[in-house]
Amino acid sequence: MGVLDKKIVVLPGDGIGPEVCQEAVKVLQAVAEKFNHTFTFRYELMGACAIDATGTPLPAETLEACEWADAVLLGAIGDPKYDKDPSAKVRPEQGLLGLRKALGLYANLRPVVAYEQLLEYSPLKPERIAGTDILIYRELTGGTYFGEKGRDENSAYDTCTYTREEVERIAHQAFKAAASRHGILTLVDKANVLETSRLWREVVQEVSQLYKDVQVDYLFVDNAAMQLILNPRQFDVILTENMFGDILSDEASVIGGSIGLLPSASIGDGVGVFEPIHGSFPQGKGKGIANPIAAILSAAMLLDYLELPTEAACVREGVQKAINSNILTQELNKESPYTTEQIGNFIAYTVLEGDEVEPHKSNIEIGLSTII
Ligand SMILES: NC(=O)c1ccc[n+]([C@@H]2O[C@H](COP(=O)([O-])OP(=O)(O)OC[C@H]3O[C@@H](n4cnc5c(N)ncnc54)[C@H](O)[C@@H]3O)[C@@H](O)[C@H]2O)c1
Ligand SMILES: CC(C)[C@H](C(=O)O)[C@@H](O)C(=O)O
Ligand SMILES: [Mg+2]
Repeated sequence: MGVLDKKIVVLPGDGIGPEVCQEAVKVLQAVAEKFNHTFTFRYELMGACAIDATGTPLPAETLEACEWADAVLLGAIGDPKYDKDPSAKVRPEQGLLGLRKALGLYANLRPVVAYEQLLEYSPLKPERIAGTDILIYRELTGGTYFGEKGRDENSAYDTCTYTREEVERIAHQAFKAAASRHGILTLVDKANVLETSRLWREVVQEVSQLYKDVQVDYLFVDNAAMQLILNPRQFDVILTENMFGDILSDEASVIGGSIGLLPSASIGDGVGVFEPIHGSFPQGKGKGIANPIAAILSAAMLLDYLELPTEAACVREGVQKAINSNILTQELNKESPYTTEQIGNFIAYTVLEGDEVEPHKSNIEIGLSTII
């Protein structure tokens, strides 16, 4: 164990992206120190900050750096300036979509869990959500996001296209994940209406023949949106296309109490990208209220990807300890005095010191001086 040299590109992005990324990097630095690894961090621009600096949301240098890296950590992109202007031709989101496409990141894994200690903070009834443990496999480089699109003065269109191969490759990954978990895979689609969904169903039925131990359920997306809230425990692995996965994962974040808890891993042909599922939360920028846990858990997924499972588990223990100790941001606990930075410090310090840490404010301050 120990003494690994890894190159990590950090794309902090916009809004709260830099704030949550800073805490995730701090935790990775604590991991490097504890386990004697060398992590080299290289920062690059993507999103609105990249448009401001270079005129393009995904500069060539950023993409080159990602291709050079062993893994990429991403904050979030997006700015109200563009959200408010539907006629903008250059947009921050093009950077993110361009990166996913260029690196061939076709599978986006979004785990959703209900932490026992946080049940009271979800708007849903604790008895409905307790024990929820879902892994969403969202297809990430196809569908409406990347289909032909266009408009004239009075009409517009976005087309949804999928090939058999695009469905097959993510289906295999999702079946393997289900086989290693609770053995249930739910395909979410709209096969009663959409031709692409019927292709998804056909291919998933074929692929399922190779995974006889996995039970396959089929659910229309409208019903799935309801079932997620009514009875989330029925789900193990959810497999779905790009846009349905985007929408359902934000919905599912309500189960855990906050979107600020949900990490993701984007995996495919090129280097893996690890990012929270939330956006740049512009209203939260600079206030110290952004929950850094989604970014820190994304860093844990990054460590798993680098085949460092002990290190990843150590980060998850740090997060669990913060949760157990009620060291939370205010979107969960309104009374909480803790800032984004203090939570990052506490988790980083816990990674370094293990069970020695007592959850008092003094420790959070000690964490600050030890790590920075
Ligand atoms: N992957 C990404 O980079 C990504 C993802 C989603 C949205 N976006 C972009 O982000 C911008 C804002 O979009 P939006 O407002 O629809 O979504 P958002 O996820 O940024 O915020 C929605 C709400 O979720 C909560 N929230 C989000 N992150 C949080 C955190 N870390 N801690 C606490 N609360 C948090 C806030 O209440 C916020 O109002 C847009 O420009 C959008 O395009 C980017
Ligand atoms: C910002 C946007 C392009 C992105 C998506 O829709 O994929 C985001 O919502 C996400 O979930 O990562
Ligand atoms: Mg989204």
